This record gives sequence, structure tokens and C-alpha cells, in this order.
Amino acid sequence: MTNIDLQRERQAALISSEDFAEWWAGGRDALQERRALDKLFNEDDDFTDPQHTSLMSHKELYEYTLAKACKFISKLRDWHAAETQQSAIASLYDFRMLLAGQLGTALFQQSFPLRLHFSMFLPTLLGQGTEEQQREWFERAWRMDGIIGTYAQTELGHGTFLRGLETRADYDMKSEEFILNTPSLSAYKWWPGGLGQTANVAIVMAQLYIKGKHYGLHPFLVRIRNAQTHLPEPGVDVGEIGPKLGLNGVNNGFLGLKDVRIPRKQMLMKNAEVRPNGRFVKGPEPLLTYGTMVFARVMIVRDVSFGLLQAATIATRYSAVRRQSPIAVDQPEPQILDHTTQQAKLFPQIAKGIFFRIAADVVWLMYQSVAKELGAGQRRNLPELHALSCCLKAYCSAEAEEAVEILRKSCGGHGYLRSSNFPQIYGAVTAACTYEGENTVLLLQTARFLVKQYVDGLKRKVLPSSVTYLRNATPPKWGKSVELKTLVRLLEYAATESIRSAFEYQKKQRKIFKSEPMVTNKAGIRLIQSATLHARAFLARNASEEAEKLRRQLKPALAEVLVQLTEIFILDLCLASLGNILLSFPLNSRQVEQLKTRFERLLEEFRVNAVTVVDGFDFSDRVLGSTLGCYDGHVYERLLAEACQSPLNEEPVNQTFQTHLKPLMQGKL
Ligand SMILES: CCCCCCCCCCCCCCCCCC(=O)SCCNC(=O)CCNC(=O)[C@H](O)C(C)(C)COP(=O)(O)OP(=O)(O)OC[C@H]1O[C@@H](n2cnc3c(N)ncnc32)[C@H](O)[C@@H]1OP(=O)(O)O
Ligand SMILES: Cc1cc2nc3c(=O)[nH]c(=O)nc-3n(C[C@H](O)[C@H](O)[C@H](O)COP(=O)(O)OP(=O)(O)OC[C@H]3O[C@@H](n4cnc5c(N)ncnc54)[C@H](O)[C@@H]3O)c2cc1C
Repeated sequence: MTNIDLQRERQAALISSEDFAEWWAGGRDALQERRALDKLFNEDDDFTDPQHTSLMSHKELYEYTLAKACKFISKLRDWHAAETQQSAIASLYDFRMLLAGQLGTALFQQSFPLRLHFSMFLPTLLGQGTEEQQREWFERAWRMDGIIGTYAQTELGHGTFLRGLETRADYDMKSEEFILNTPSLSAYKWWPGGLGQTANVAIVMAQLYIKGKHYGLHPFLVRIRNAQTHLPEPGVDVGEIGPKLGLNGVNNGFLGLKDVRIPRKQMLMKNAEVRPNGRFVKGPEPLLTYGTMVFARVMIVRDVSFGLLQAATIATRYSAVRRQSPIAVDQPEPQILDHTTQQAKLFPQIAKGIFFRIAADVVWLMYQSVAKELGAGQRRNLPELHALSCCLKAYCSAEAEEAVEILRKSCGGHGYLRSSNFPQIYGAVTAACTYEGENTVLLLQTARFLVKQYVDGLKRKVLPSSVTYLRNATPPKWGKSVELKTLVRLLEYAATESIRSAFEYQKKQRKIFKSEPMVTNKAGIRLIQSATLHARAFLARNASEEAEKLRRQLKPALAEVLVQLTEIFILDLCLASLGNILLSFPLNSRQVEQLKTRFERLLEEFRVNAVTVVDGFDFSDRVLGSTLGCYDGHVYERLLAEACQSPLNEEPVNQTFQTHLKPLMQGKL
């Protein structure tokens, strides 16, 4: 039987979790499809971990995860074949792949080594390979027919500064081959997922040289392990980099190359070509070499919202089950969910998870549209996509990381146990702050775009839609009640002012420093603040536009709850940006008080639906993988059962009693 407090929460709610789930999944059909897929795996014992993965050694974890991943891919393949007759290429961008990716994230608490094959290797083949190369490699790679791939870009010495990468590919005209080398220790590839023991082909990003002349960074397909024996190929030094803070199911690896020869046609040549005679032909858009990173950044926004909502579900259910510390002296101990401060910890995180995912959907559509335009030779919208994907990846991953920590701490001591699953979720989410572009560095990329747009705005040029606000920046009008559109304008105005001030500061610095990079370095702190505010303004506008649609489309009770969440989300953004808002707009203390009171009232109003909303995210118990967050709320029973599984509890007296404790107590040590 379900815990009585959770039962009461579900009965008291003003909306149905099923309605919420349907909206969240994108409609009844999508929900059913997702549930059918979940069921396929949830009812298969092959996917039940025999023990908590944190109890396995590093080697055991890899071997166990790989075995499970192979079963996962094989089963997924059967399901996919039954669902669709699409070509492999169409399948990669199909929504079913998103579902499958999400399921993969959920089923493997520490991720899995084949993930890079799908998330980076295949997209790079598509984005960087010619049609002929795609024919030769993509279909086979999709089926994993002799090919398990990874994406090897980062080196020991360089990850961010791509122009500084040292791995080189020298073209040998006589044999029509490239010769790949990592000429120093710092040139060793370091970090690629699955590189350690799993992948047998790597897309290696290397500096191209023809007759000693440098032609920039390009992708090369390098076989690193023999397809039959899996032994490293001659000249290849490959291994795993060791245990990490999280994601230990992925054997991130190192790679050294010594005179490794590959045929000319294994340079991916969609965006630049080397002819047999050594002639280098530049593609129309050299920046497309960085295209896989744009794709991956867009996907990360979705990934981190998933982790954040898992954590929010665990913490909210636990807060309904856990009772502690009377609020009124003559009353029994309340559910901790009734403490106002607990609500302030939980509800903004639920709202963030929702609106990050909704923003991810918007950039995903934008990505698809820009990809189509690029195919037709138009690059007009690429800078906007690059800027938006950079700041959203950076902002959402950083916020999600902080949110998971807040949620963990909101569960007190029990949140610190691995069986709560918070440590694994945190390990995965915090990694996203670093991989695919370190967050600060990405915010600087966005800021560079924003300053340019600000200058274009001054010249009355038409600006891309995500930055139109820079051109018409006027202070918002403050009404009697706090309206969403006023709050959005407040954030946009603060972002504009921050960009203006960074621009002015850069102008001053130009009088002192001659080089532009020096100027950027000096203005760095201001620039990343501007990009952060832009991310907040974008997210707020996007959320408020969504709220407008929801009012029209959904049942009134559900729409009302979602509008409450929108307000919580945007007010939280405003309160987090208060310092910057006050620099741009003279809010008085009464107005600030208005914001705070509204925020507190919304937390109170949302309280009754909190459990139902997290139920509506529709995570199965297996996906949550948490003693604290199960649907039935039997927290204490699960905590004890999990503790009993600890190997230390296998015998009543541990042998160290005889060998160490006893001698110590007897003074014989
Ligand atoms: C349970 C919860 C779950 C949660 C989630 C967890 C899920 C499980 C996860 C497990 C799987 C893990 C998968 C991980 C995969 C990670 C893979 C990697 O990290 S792979 C490694 C990833 N590594 C990185 O990401 C490295 C980061 N570094 C970089 O990207 C670049 O080097 C740079 C951008 C920083 C600078 O580059 P530089 O060459 O110095 O360029 P300049 O600055 O001089 O700008 C020149 C012009 O170029 C423009 N532009 C630039 N980029 C792009 C672009 N992409 N496009 C278009 N344009 C671009 C720029 O705007 C400028 O334009 P303009 O103003 O002149 O008009
Ligand atoms: C879990 C995980 C998985 C990964 N998977 C892969 C993979 O599959 N393939 C792959 O190729 N790589 C992978 N990576 C590597 C990852 O992409 C890099 O670690 C990342 O791009 C950051 O680069 P870096 O490590 O060189 O950091 P650094 O650039 O050395 O960052 C260190 C500090 O320097 C600062 N800094 C650096 N440059 C600047 C600048 N221009 N301005 C201001 N500050 C700066 C940063 O902000 C940061 O504070 C992975 C990393 C992790 C953690």
C-alpha cells in the first residue's frame, strides 16, 4: 500500500497527473509510445541491476555496463525496426532517437560506453562526411557492423582552445594517405567517451598539413582497434583514463598515434577537401567543422533538464513522506513539504526543469532549420544558433547542477546516500558543465555575438529574433500588479544594460590595450554576466510565450498550474538577477517587496499540486533509481533493505576485529 501521506497528496490535487503527463509528453500518442518503450525495458529482468552499481569495482562496473549496454542496443534495434522503416539517416534525427537517448540516460545511472557512438560519432559522420563517405560509413556504423565509434578531439594539453590542438595529419601524396601523429605527451587525445576499451574507430580531430603547410583542424576516421581481434592497431597507444567523479560507466580514454596511415578518403570532406594531388579545396563554411559541437550542445540542454527533473521528483516525493519539526506548537510534526523554506528549495527547481526542456525543444527546431539552410548554402542564422546553443548549454547545465545539489540537501542526511541516486545524477549533470565546451568559454562566445548585435542595433539594423529586444530597449512600465510581460521586459532591459555597459567598458580598454583578445580578457567578467542575463531573458520570454499558448490550449485547471509554474520560474529569474535589474531600473523597496510576496504566495498556491506534477513527469521507479523517490513512498523500508545489501553486513563480525581492533583495545599494537 502506498504511504498514507502520498495518498493524501494525490487525492487533494486539483489536477490529474495523467493530464499533466499527456501535456508533458507532447500528446496522448507520444505518451503511449514512450510508456510502451519504458515497459519493454522495465519488465525485462535483464535490465535490473543485481546490486547497486556503486558497490562494483571500477573494472566490474565497466564489464557489467558494457554487457547491459549491448543488450540495450540490441533490444532497441528490434524495437526501432518494428516501429519504422526509415533510412538510418532519417532515424538519427527522429524523435524516437530522443526517446531512446532519454531511456539510455535513465537506465544507466553512470551512463554507458556506447553512448558516444550515437551522440557524437554518427552525427559527425553526417555533418562532416560527403554523401559518398556517408554511404560507405554511415549505414554500417548505424548497424555497428564492424564499427564502434568515438569522437576524439580533446588532448591532454588542450580542450578549449581548438586551434592549439597538436595532433597532426600529414598528407603523403605518393601513397595518397594521411599520416597521423600525436607528436608530444600533451598531444595525446584525452577524455573521449568509450575510447578506453570499447571503440574501434575514432573520429580524430587533427591539424592538416600538406607539403608542410598548415590547413587547420579537420576530422579523420582512424581505425584504432582491429575489427576482429579488437587489438590496438600498429602505432596506436590506447587506454582508459581512470575513475571519475561520476559517469563511471563510460570508459573515457587516451590515445597516442605514431605514424598511423589512413587512406585519403578517410578525411571527412564535406566541409573541406584534399584532392589526390594534394590540392586543398576550402568548403563554403569552414566553421562547419565545429558543427557536431553545436548539435551536442543543443542536446545537452534537454539532457540536463531530464536529470534535474529526476532529482526534483525524488526530493518532492520524499518531502511529502518525511515528517519533522512541528510548525505549530500544538500540532504533530508536519510533512517537511509544509516548511516554506522547503517549498522554496523544491518548486523553483521543478519549474526550471520544465522550462529548460521547453527551451531545448525550441533550439532543437532552430537547429533543424539552420541545418537545412546550411545544406542550401545559407549561413545567415548560424551565428544566432551558435550563440544561443552556447549560452543555453552553459546556463542550463550550471543551474541544473546547482539545483540537484539544493534538492539533495533538501533531503537531509538521506540525500547523501548513494542509494538516493542524487550522487549519480549530480555526477552526470556536473560533467555537462565541462564537456562540449567549458561553460565560461561558451558564455564568452555568446557575449561576443551579443556585443556585435548591440552595435548593429545602434545602427538600426534588423536583428535576429532572439536579440530583437536589444534594439527597442525601453524600461518596462510598472503596473499595480506584477504581470509576466513586465517581468520579461525587466530581464531584457537588465540584459541590454549589461551588454551596453560591457561594450562601453571594452571601448575604454581599447585605449589601453592594443589587441582585441586582451580587451576581451579584461572585460571577461562583465561579458559572462551579460551572456548569463541574455540566457535568463531568453528563457523568460520563451516561458511566458508558452504560458500564453497553454492558457488557450489546456483544461483550465491544468493551465492554471502551469501558469503558476511559469510565474515561479520567471520571478525566480528576476530575484536571482536583482542586482543587475537594480543597476538598470530603479525598482523601489515596495516593488521589490511586491516581487517577493508574489513569489511566496505562488509557492503556497502550488503546494497542493506539487506531488501530482512530479508524478506527471512519469518517471518509473527504475528510472528514478532512488530509495527516497519511489512512487509508493516506502522510504524507510527501502533504506534499510539497501543498507542490508552492503557487503560489510554479510558477516556478523568483520575479520579486522581480530587483526586490528582487539589488539588495539588490548594495547598489543
Ligand atoms: C541523469 C542526468 C543526465 C544529465 C545529462 C548526462 C547524460 C549522460 C552523458 C553521457 C554522455 C557524455 C557525452 C559527452 C560528450 C562530450 C563530448 C565532448 O566534450 S567533445 C569536445 C568538445 N569540445 C569543445 O566544445 C571545445 C570548446 N571550444 C570551442 O568550441 C572553440 O574552440 C571556441 C568556440 C571556444 C573558440 O574557437 P576559435 O576557433 O578560437 O574561434 P573564435 O572564438 O576565434 O571565433 C571565430 C568565429 O567562429 C564562431 N564559432 C565558434 N564556434 C562555432 C561553432 N561551433 N559554430 C558556429 N560558429 C562558431 C565564433 O562565433 C566566431 O565568429 P565571428 O565572431 O568571428 O563571426
Ligand atoms: C565527462 C567528460 C566527457 C568528455 N568527453 C569527451 C569526448 O567524448 N571527446 C572529447 O574530445 N572530449 C571530451 N571531453 C573533454 C571536454 O570537452 C573538455 O574537458 C572541455 O571542452 C573543457 O576543456 P579543458 O578540459 O581543456 O578545460 P580548460 O580550457 O583547461 O578549462 C580550465 C579553466 O580555464 C578556463 N579557460 C580556458 N580557456 C579560457 C578562455 N578562453 N577564457 C576564459 N577562461 C578560459 C576555463 O573557464 C576553466 O575555468 C569530456 C570531458 C568530460 C569531463
